[in-house]
Amino acid sequence: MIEMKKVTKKYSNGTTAIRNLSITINQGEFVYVVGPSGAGKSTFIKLMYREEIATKGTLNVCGYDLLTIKNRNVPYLRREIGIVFQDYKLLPQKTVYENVAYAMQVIGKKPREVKRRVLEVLDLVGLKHKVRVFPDELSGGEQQRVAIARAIVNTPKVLIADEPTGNLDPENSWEIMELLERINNQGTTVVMATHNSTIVNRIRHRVLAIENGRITRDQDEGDYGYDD
Ligand SMILES: Nc1ncnc2c1ncn2[C@@H]1O[C@H](COP(=O)(O)OP(=O)(O)OP(=O)(O)O)[C@@H](O)[C@H]1O
Repeated sequence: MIEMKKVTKKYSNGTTAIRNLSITINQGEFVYVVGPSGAGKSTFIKLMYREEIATKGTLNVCGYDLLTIKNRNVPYLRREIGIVFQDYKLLPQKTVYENVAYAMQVIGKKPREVKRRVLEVLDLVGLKHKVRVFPDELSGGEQQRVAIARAIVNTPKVLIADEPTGNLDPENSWEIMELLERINNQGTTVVMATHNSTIVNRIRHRVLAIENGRITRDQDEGDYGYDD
């Protein structure tokens, strides 16, 4: 599903963010990516959806070889991957409904299918009653739930979340985690970068620790005592 072999990413300014990293993530897994600031977590995640391109090594994501993939096929790769950011990145001029619908409209889905599916995912995230509201009228937790609805509306195989609870208080963070758990239980692979050791220690999943561009720990569910 996601396979990286001996991947190195060197930025044009000379910074090597990922060093000779190899990893396999299987369909249906939930994986935390942890590590100190500047360790390479975001770069690791960006390589998966080809926001950044590896300098060396091989990457295969959802059946696409990211080294040889043609530019015209990148949108198809991205359809397999939903992405959630710390700062939500909703479109401020669009309503909740429009934010989620847009992700389907740009890939040419029929209006009737869009309406059915958008209402379905907004129901899943508990925001069906907010369809006409604009993002700045929502709390941070609600905005993140809209962002998650948008990320899953095209039923991706993988959901990537870069610090999804980074701007949220504990209560909202737990709500977001419950939602990610539910999405994972429906079969979607979840890869989540986080600094939140309380979450990592309480909701047990595989943990990849990255430091200085290398995996320093790859631990299955169990006893981590992770503390950032
Ligand atoms: N676009 C870029 N150009 C040059 N260097 C970059 C770029 N993006 C990240 N870096 C550098 O690569 C290294 C890894 O950064 P990255 O953002 O992947 O770390 P991170 O673990 O996600 O950090 P944080 O937890 O602070 O978000 C850092 O040294 C950073 O300064």
